[in-house]
Amino acid sequence: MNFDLNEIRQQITQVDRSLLKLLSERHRLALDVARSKEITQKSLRDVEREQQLLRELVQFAENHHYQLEAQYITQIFQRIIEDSVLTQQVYLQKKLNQQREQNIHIAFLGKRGSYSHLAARNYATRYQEELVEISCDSFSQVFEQVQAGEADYGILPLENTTSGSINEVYDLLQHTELSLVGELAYPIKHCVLVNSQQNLTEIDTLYSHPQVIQQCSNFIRTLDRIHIEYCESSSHAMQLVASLNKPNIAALGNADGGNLYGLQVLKTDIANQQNNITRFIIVAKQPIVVAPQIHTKTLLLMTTNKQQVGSLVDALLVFKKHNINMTKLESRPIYGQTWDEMFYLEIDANINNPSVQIALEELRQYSNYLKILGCYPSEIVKPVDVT
Ligand SMILES: O=C(O)C(=O)C[C@]1(C(=O)O)C=C[C@@H](O)C=C1
Repeated sequence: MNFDLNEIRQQITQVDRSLLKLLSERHRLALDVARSKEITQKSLRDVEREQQLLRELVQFAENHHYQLEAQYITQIFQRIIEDSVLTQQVYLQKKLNQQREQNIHIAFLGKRGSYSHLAARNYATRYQEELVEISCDSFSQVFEQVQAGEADYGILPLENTTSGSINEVYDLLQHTELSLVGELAYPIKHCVLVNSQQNLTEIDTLYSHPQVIQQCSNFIRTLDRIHIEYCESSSHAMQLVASLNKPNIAALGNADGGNLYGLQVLKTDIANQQNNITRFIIVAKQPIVVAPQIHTKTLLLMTTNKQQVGSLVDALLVFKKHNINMTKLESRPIYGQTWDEMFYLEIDANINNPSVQIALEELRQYSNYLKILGCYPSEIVKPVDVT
């Protein structure tokens, strides 16, 4: 037995490198699968294959007395499969939409280090593009930058697992000519960020964006006599706190962003809900075509005939009749039309599918107004159930 820590660490490093090499090999095989499915048109996701694979791996580990928990094995391989599905999606989408840009200009809210900036970085990395950052002061400016052709894409938060829908973005979607071309789920991990290691009790003022304050309300309530300063974004808050450099102030933001401004983490994981995820949408001037093999979502904007009893129910029954799953229903007031409402419906459907087109035609009978805001690959890969 060898108990020399340095030597053990060297062995761990070697094992980790071997794991990386194997992961990269598997990643390459996912591309081969994508090429095969490009020809056969087979669906990217095969739930039965995934379940079989996961069960076999757990059994294999058990037979070989690897002493690894079934849940551990399942979680790791679910993450690997997620990468495989997203890799295949990117391959098919890039080919279908003939994306050739070397770099992509993405407009986002806030400065460097904002969650929107970090999500934009993720999106560019996923599509293997160089990101050119276009920082904006408001959500409407994000739309304007894309509309004006200054940015190829705009990235906007649409909903959060803790604070719900972001109404301002929904309202802006009512008036845009842009199309939704993608989505991205980004885990939000809020921290208290300060200039130097001080005590939490010394802090009397917190700077952040209203959404962040709302998402951390339980933690904030535990603080005595705290004053809140609302900022345009969490990155504005981080920059301000860094420049003011006072011991009694802190920003609520993310650790990576704080690092960019030289701030230190005083406390992590302060959000009300542990599983705090924001779903971002990506908008562009032109709609995209989504490969039929990909799990696709479509966002619709609709008003129903209020004079007709049960018109919304009738509209929704169209989806049931055509076996289309609805993933979200949101309503927002229509500006200038008291008590009238605009409905946002998100469905698991590709508008190029003829049966979906028939369903949408039928839907028109129950709506005064119907607009397709966009059809895009779902980038949220739900893990299969293996229980
Ligand atoms: O085997 C396939 O069809 C794949 O696409 C590969 C893979 C995997 O990575 O193992 C990924 C997605 C499918 O749902 C099943 C398995």
